[in-house]
Amino acid sequence: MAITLGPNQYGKAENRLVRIHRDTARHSIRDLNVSSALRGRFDAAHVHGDQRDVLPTDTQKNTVFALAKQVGVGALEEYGTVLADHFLAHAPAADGARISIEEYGWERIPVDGAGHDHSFVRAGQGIRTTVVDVEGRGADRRATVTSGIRDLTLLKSTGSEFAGFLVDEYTTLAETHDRILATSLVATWRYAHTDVDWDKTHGAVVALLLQRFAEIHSLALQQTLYGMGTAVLEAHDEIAEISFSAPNKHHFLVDLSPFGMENPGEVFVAADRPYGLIEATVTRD
Ligand SMILES: O=c1[nH]c(=O)c2[nH]c(=O)[nH]c2[nH]1
Repeated sequence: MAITLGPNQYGKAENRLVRIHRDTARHSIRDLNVSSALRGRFDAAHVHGDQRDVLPTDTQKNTVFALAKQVGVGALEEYGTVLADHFLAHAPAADGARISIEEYGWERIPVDGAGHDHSFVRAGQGIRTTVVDVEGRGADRRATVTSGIRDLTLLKSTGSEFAGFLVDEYTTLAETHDRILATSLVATWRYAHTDVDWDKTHGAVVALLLQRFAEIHSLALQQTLYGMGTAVLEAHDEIAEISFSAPNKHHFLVDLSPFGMENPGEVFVAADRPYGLIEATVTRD
């Protein structure tokens, strides 16, 4: 049986880039974690240790910072596309480039009712993500953009049930028609094309996810995710599919009867692990 090199890619992972835009006294800040990966005809490097086609990961790191200065950082998806196209232009052996970016948001510190010009506090509503993947060049160039959010921690204190489930000899779970539903959501959505107002769409999708989480009377986390995904696809033609990974962050009612107290859904212990992990993709036919 012949041995051959399988799929491979290489790049610099987790470049922590902080870009301050300071054209005026009112600064703005972008705080990113940028990873690059090139794939293509890099057999010689693997098989023979021949580096002539290899654009070093150190150069890729430098490029992340240099282009942040030269072109600035606009929408994550735009900046990712600039990087991917740059690497394909400069590494002839690469057939594809993948740029993964996370953004840690900052908000202006309110002082006397207005946001301060250059002092910020870390934003709490999840981490914005994108993966820009460019395959090919020229007429064969194909860009795929998948954006999302992670660590979006959500909780509803009622409006959630879990009952009617399959029971076998190991089932101990009691049915409930009133429980806490909580998750730390990861959502990623793939765009059908790249003619998109990235920041506006991202904001609208996150707002819709939050709204539907709040509105849906949940019969299970699975049904809530499907409802959230359906709302996004119905409202956004530019999105082809959306995927979720949602830990079910269990909250267990504490038994206060030893202390002579009732506990009608008021005192819970937030369990750490294990947790249910519900994953689903909602797509178009
Ligand atoms: O929303 C839920 N989905 C499940 O599949 C499940 N399983 C479980 O024990 N609790 C829950 N909750």
